[in-house]
Amino acid sequence: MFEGRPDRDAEVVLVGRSNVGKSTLMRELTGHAVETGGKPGVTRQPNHYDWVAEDFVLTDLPGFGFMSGVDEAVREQIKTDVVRYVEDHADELLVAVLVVDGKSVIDIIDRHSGPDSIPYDVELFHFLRELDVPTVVAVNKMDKVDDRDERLDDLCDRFGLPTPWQQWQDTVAPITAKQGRIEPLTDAVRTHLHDQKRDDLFKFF
Ligand SMILES: Nc1nc2c(ncn2[C@@H]2O[C@H](COP(=O)(O)OP(=O)(O)OP(=O)(O)O)[C@@H](O)[C@H]2O)c(=O)[nH]1
Ligand SMILES: [Mg+2]
Repeated sequence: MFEGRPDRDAEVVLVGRSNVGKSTLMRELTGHAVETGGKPGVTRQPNHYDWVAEDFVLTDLPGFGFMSGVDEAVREQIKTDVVRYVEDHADELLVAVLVVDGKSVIDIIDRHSGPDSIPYDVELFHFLRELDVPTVVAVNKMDKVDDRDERLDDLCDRFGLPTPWQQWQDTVAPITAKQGRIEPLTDAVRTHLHDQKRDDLFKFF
């Protein structure tokens, strides 16, 4: 189980596979030094950012999927803990940001799709929506993607969203966190905060 969550009634959470850039995005959003790395599995426990005067916490969850030097049982446990975390805190979650790597996400989804299997990213997306947590897919590392529109349409297709992707600006946000180009994401998050009458939290996005 993940421990040490600050006692706050409002939360935005970053979830996704290992090495997609969650911590890099966190650093962009908070301006705080967060450990990031070339190897997957850098973040093993949630990074919580909270503010003394605010009833709000921003959380960077550990990544799931392949991690170098981490055995299968631990990986499965992290996946279970991530699912349990969003389930336990669904009422407090104003927005979930599902971070994916724009360069590899389609290949990974297709590799894990089968008659009896749903890829984690897709499963998590549907799970969050079932829990009524507004969810934004942050498609990161767009600096490495050449066929931008095609890639984003493919992504919509895999997540069960009708194309073209441009009609999903509140749900699909292409970003390059490493270069600080995250405006499509902050716009989308703000839309969801506004819908929940939480414009007071715009200062964090
Ligand atoms: N090209 C490119 N690389 C990026 C971008 N964002 C992050 N990275 C790189 O991707 C690697 C992983 O970044 P992290 O932020 O540590 O990823 P993470 O999702 O927190 O990984 P875990 O903690 O293992 O779950 C690092 O080498 C980053 O520099 C981006 O927008 N473009
Ligand atoms: Mg991390």
